[in-house]
Amino acid sequence: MFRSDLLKDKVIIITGGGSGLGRSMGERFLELGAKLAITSRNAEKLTNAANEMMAEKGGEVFTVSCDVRDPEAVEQMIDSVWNHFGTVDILVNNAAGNFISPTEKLSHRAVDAVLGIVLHGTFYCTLALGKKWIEAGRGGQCLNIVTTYAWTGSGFVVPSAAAKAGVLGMTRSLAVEWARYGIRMNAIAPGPFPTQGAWERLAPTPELAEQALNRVPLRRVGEHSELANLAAYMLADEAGYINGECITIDGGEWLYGAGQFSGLDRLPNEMWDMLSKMTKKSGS
Ligand SMILES: CCCCCCCCC/C=C/C(=O)SCCNC(=O)CCNC(=O)[C@H](O)C(C)(C)COP(=O)(O)OP(=O)(O)OC[C@H]1O[C@@H](n2cnc3c(N)ncnc32)[C@H](O)[C@@H]1OP(=O)(O)O
Ligand SMILES: NC(=O)C1=CN([C@@H]2O[C@H](COP(=O)(O)OP(=O)(O)OC[C@H]3O[C@@H](n4cnc5c(N)ncnc54)[C@H](OP(=O)(O)O)[C@@H]3O)[C@@H](O)[C@H]2O)C=CC1
Repeated sequence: MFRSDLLKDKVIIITGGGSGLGRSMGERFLELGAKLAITSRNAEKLTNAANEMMAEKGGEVFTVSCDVRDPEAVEQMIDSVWNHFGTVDILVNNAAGNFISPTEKLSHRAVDAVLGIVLHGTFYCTLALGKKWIEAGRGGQCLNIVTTYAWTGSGFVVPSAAAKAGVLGMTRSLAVEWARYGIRMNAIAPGPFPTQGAWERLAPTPELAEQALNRVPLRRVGEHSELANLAAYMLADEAGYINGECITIDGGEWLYGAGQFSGLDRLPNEMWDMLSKMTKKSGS
């Protein structure tokens, strides 16, 4: 789909890059010539992932364990990647925490856990690297993984909805403010892409997983490669005029929820024949 040198020698940090969508994006970036740094809390998971990724795809994957909720740890993580590679070109803010719950059952610690990872963590990583880019007099790019309820909101995942909305606001705001430094800021809003982390916490029963699928007009979940290719395109120099944008990749899911008549896609054809007789004026 792309030239094999699309991301050649770009140094890319992926938060949460040792599992799920972060790992899938990283594998694709390696195929396209990038040098990776993956970071998350679990050092052993990162090392295992990096070894497997290098064995399968070649290239270099540097690991640094870091809890993105800790601003000092984030600054150290950014410094250590910068020192290792001599620079950093791109940050993919992908780390997240989430779970379904009635909001009134949440403790303030549960709220903080999600806001801390998604909103504060994304902000800390962006700020620490942005300062270095500006000080070094060079540009850079951030790609922030949000989701469509960043603008629709959603019950039962309210800390995540609030945090993703905040990340989208930061993305659009900094796209304007930091453009003068040559820093691009964009976002991707995925719909359902099966990962262990998301499914365990958001669709822990087969019924809930089926409900998620039924909301997608294309009647399927996303393939990791589809998201990874979109991310690769957005990070490429050839996409250099895209700034402040959030691209949705959800099979039409969020618009399905927005249209009052979307549920009629379940009606069998015979029912449409009957309805058509009822709704057409006689004689027409
Ligand atoms: C459908 C298909 C998709 C369809 C797609 C739909 C779009 C979805 C978009 C977004 C998707 C994602 O983000 S998917 C990403 C999913 N991946 C992750 O979440 C990975 C990381 N998550 C985690 O590590 C944990 O889940 C998380 C709780 C967030 C953080 O862990 P910590 O160890 O820091 O925190 P803990 O000490 O365990 O918990 C902190 C507090 O939170 C409470 N807490 C923890 N889990 C809780 C729960 N389930 N319900 C209530 N409260 C909970 C605890 O009781 C604590 O409160 P006290 O008891 O009061 O102390
Ligand atoms: N899967 C889906 O259907 C959708 C996913 N998304 C978004 O995609 C992204 C990836 O999600 P997905 O791959 O599904 O889930 P995962 O659970 O696999 O990914 C979350 C990653 O974040 C890391 N992480 C969590 N907390 C922290 C922390 N405090 N500090 C640093 N790293 C942390 C985890 O690693 P560790 O535990 O080692 O810290 C993990 O690697 C998220 O932004 C999510 O909101 C959006 C829409 C739909």
